[in-house]
Amino acid sequence: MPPSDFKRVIAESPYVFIIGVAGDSGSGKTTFTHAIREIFGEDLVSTITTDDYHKYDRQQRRELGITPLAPEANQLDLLEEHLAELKAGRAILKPVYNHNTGRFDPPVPFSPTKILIVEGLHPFLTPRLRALIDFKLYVDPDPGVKRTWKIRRDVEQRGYALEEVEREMEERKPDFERYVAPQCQYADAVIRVAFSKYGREASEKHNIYCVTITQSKLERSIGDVDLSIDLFPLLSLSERNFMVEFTLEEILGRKMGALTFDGELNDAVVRKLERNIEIQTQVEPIDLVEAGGYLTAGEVAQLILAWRIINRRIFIESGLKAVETEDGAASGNGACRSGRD
Ligand SMILES: Nc1ncnc2c1ncn2[C@@H]1O[C@H](COP(=O)(O)OP(=O)(O)O)[C@@H](O)[C@H]1O
Ligand SMILES: O=C(COP(=O)(O)O)[C@H](O)[C@H](O)COP(=O)(O)O
Repeated sequence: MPPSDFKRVIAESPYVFIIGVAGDSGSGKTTFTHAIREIFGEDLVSTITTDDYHKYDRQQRRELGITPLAPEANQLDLLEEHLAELKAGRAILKPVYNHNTGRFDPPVPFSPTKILIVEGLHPFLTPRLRALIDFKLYVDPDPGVKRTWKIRRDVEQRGYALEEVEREMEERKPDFERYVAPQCQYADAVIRVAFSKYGREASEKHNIYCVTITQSKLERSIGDVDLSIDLFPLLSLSERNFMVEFTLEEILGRKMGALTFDGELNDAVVRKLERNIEIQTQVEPIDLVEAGGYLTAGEVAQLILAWRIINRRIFIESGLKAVETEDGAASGNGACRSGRD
């Protein structure tokens, strides 16, 4: 498949590709999801948050003494059914949880796009959910980063008092450890975020964090999808601090490659990667930064994950094509592939 066919192939294929993003509250799921939508184009990507599948509203949770992280506080069976419907290309009537009121709004009709992101506290909790999701990402900021992010967002955007957020964070810790954190073991990629090695001020004032992408090993690489980072501008044009490091890690018995960025990279360093993603997605310009500017480590991580997602989608397409050729018919949408790329 020539690279420029990617968007057309996705648009014409019946396959609904589901990306799952799991992590604790305030860990950057929504922020990352918006970035991926921007990279792939709003017309191709839609998002569902699993918060909409809470079983109880805020008042009921208080009365029952239950946190939203407990699986029994969520309608995971309905989420499974709805994801299966969407994967089969059918519309659903989606519940809506309103974070402003802490109550449910009336359900809304929701139709699948060819790339669907499902983000929330529990997207990988059940085997059926895991089977429906094609690419699984777990976001895992350091506790200090998560605390700063969560407090800022809940106080400034959700109208909570600081003490309320702090108390709730304490109350939620056991359920986080029990139900949310273990989902990390199912992820194809994990993003870890720490304060920058160039100082906490760099993080808090300039959004510069030390970001590590930990990925399961690729068993097959797709030739069309080229991950090029240019060493010349890296070595000669940069006037700001940056760091790139690669290490091998063993996480829960799985061999993972850990790629860490910190600081800011000159845009020329990742220009080829940006162009490659533009050709693949036909979304252009992928302008995370103006010419001559700098990308933060987090933005570079977003680009690399977009590249990994494209790689996975093309891998699935090549599998669908093979089945089509063997059977003389399309394999259809409901087919969930269990093989990893
Ligand atoms: N990559 C990031 N860089 C800088 N700040 C971030 C990043 N991701 C999240 N944040 C901050 O954390 C807050 C919570 O992030 P959000 O994406 O809403 O988390 P979640 O959806 O996991 O609850 C955001 O409002 C933002 O201030
Ligand atoms: O843990 C979360 C997940 O949301 P997010 O990941 O977006 O923070 C929220 O606390 C619940 O959804 C309840 O919402 P609320 O606390 O508003 O009642």
